Amino acid sequence: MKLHTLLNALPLVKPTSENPEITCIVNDHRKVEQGALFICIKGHTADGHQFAKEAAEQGASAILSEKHMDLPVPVVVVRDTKYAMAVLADTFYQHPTSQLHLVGITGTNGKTTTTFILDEIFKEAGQKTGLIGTISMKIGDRVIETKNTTPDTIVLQETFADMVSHGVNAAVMEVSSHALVQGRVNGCDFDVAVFTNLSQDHLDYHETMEEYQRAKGLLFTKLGNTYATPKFAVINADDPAGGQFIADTSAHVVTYGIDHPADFSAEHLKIGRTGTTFTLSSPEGKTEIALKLMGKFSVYNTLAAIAAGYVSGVPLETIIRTVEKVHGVPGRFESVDEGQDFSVIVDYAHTPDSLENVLKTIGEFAGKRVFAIVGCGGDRDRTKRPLMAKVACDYATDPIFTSDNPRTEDPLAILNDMEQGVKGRTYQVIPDRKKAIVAAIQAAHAGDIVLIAGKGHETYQIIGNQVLDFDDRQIARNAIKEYKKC
Ligand SMILES: CC(=O)N[C@H]1[C@@H](OP(=O)(O)OP(=O)(O)OC[C@H]2O[C@@H](n3ccc(=O)[nH]c3=O)[C@H](O)[C@@H]2O)O[C@H](CO)[C@@H](O)[C@@H]1O[C@H](C)C(=O)N[C@@H](C)C(=O)N[C@H](CCC(=O)O)C(=O)O
Ligand SMILES: Nc1ncnc2c1ncn2[C@@H]1O[C@H](COP(=O)(O)OP(=O)(O)OP(=O)(O)O)[C@@H](O)[C@H]1O
Ligand SMILES: N[C@H](CCC[C@H](N)C(=O)O)C(=O)O
Ligand SMILES: [Mg+2]
Repeated sequence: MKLHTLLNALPLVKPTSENPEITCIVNDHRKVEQGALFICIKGHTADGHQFAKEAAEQGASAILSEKHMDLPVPVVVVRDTKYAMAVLADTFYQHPTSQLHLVGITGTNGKTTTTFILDEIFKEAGQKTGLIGTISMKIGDRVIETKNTTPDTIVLQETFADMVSHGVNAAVMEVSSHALVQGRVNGCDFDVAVFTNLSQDHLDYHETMEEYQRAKGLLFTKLGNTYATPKFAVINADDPAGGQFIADTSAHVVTYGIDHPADFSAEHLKIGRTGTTFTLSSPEGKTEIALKLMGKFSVYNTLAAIAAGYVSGVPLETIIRTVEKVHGVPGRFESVDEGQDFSVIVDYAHTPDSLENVLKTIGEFAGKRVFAIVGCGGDRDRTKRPLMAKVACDYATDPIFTSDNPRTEDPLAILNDMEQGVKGRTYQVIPDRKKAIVAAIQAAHAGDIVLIAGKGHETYQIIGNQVLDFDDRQIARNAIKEYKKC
């Protein structure tokens, strides 16, 4: 595509005298190829403007910048390169999201789970699907690794274009609050936006809950509505933040809930050892549902997926058939079963609210002791640490505090932050995560439950800047075989 054709998408930008062919657009100078447009982004740790000269030397045909620079290639100056990047990526990849039915899911907990359920619903309805989120991206059956829950604008638009060229018609994605603030999803034409819930996390980044809520709300304020293509906001009626998002959107609002009246609601919940049953009330009446998923929080995720599937035009009968089949998501309430006489559950709970939900669910069927192995990530919200420790002590008989991904922080300092929330309570501290898992498995007896929280599907542990192989499920499996002779 010619540079001038691309720049037409930014009406206030002065055309350059040269008009080179642009072969790709990149914001990382290490990815520059011959003919690239290099976009300089001021980030949290680096300033892309510093790499503009190197990008030009490596073959970039043009530079998009927030300041004038004397370089041998055309330099296009704009006020906000992040904003321009979203517009240009959408243009370069020929507006892929306008050709997809796109559902964006935001909220503190439940995004990955809800995207998985909805993806299954679309597949059951005969659609070819795309999925973008924490675990990976998928185009049909092809799996692509990701660094972020919501990738940056260029990766996103490139992925959507890949989806379109491979015949995908329905795409579901997780939209993180970081992505919303950083404009990673500007340029995405969402048809449905879903809100799961809001509770404390990421205060290292957003600083206050008000700012965190405002960030989540951007998905709904930006959800335009036109007569020709109606947009839907699917909102959790039980979450106090839901009302604000309803007030701020111009889309059609559809609600779901358990404790408050809603368009899609659940009553008569029964939580068992192998699943959850409830009565669904929907615009089509009442239906009995039997899920293989565990707990009240799973009912919320299921209701969100049911409502989003319904407003997307999938028949309710197809939706119900799907949700009853869903087995679960990797690393979410995942059972490690080597035939031992106690339960081991690996779960991705890494916030106070998610930990409480999971431990409450376990409490519904726990027999004797509940071991909760809990740690908190380094270089992330410190204020959630004492709260998570308190939740572990409130709901588990045997809380064991350990390391999650300490990243660049001292693991003992993180544990110390956790301990501030549980003065005078009974717990163990075992900083080495493998030793903590082994200790719980050695101590567990028939009927007990061992919850290993925080890392779920992750197959690594980040200590300092090193990413080491580590999989809670594998460690647990080995420990069961070694110490319980299964
Ligand atoms: C704090 C944060 O959100 N950072 C994100 C941000 O990176 P950044 O602003 O630090 O970028 P930077 O490293 O300063 O670089 C600035 C620019 O210089 C360029 N550069 C940089 C170095 C170089 O040698 N050459 C070069 O060209 C970079 O490509 C970039 O364009 O923009 C990047 C691209 O979008 C993200 O990958 C990165 O996520 C980091 C890795 C991260 O850990 N983010 C977490 C907190 C996050 O976003 N999490 C949410 C999920 C949260 C949840 O809901 O649980 C997520 O969506 O993943
Ligand atoms: N609706 C929910 N409400 C509260 N907790 C939940 C809910 N759904 C899942 N959880 C808990 O949160 C954990 C993470 O779930 P999931 O991965 O679906 O959330 P997420 O929003 O994608 O998280 P992340 O922000 O890390 O991407 C689960 O392992 C479970 O413990
Ligand atoms: N998306 C979350 C994942 C946290 C997972 C947990 N294992 C940790 O490392 O804190 C985050 O980046 O905050
Ligand atoms: Mg997720």
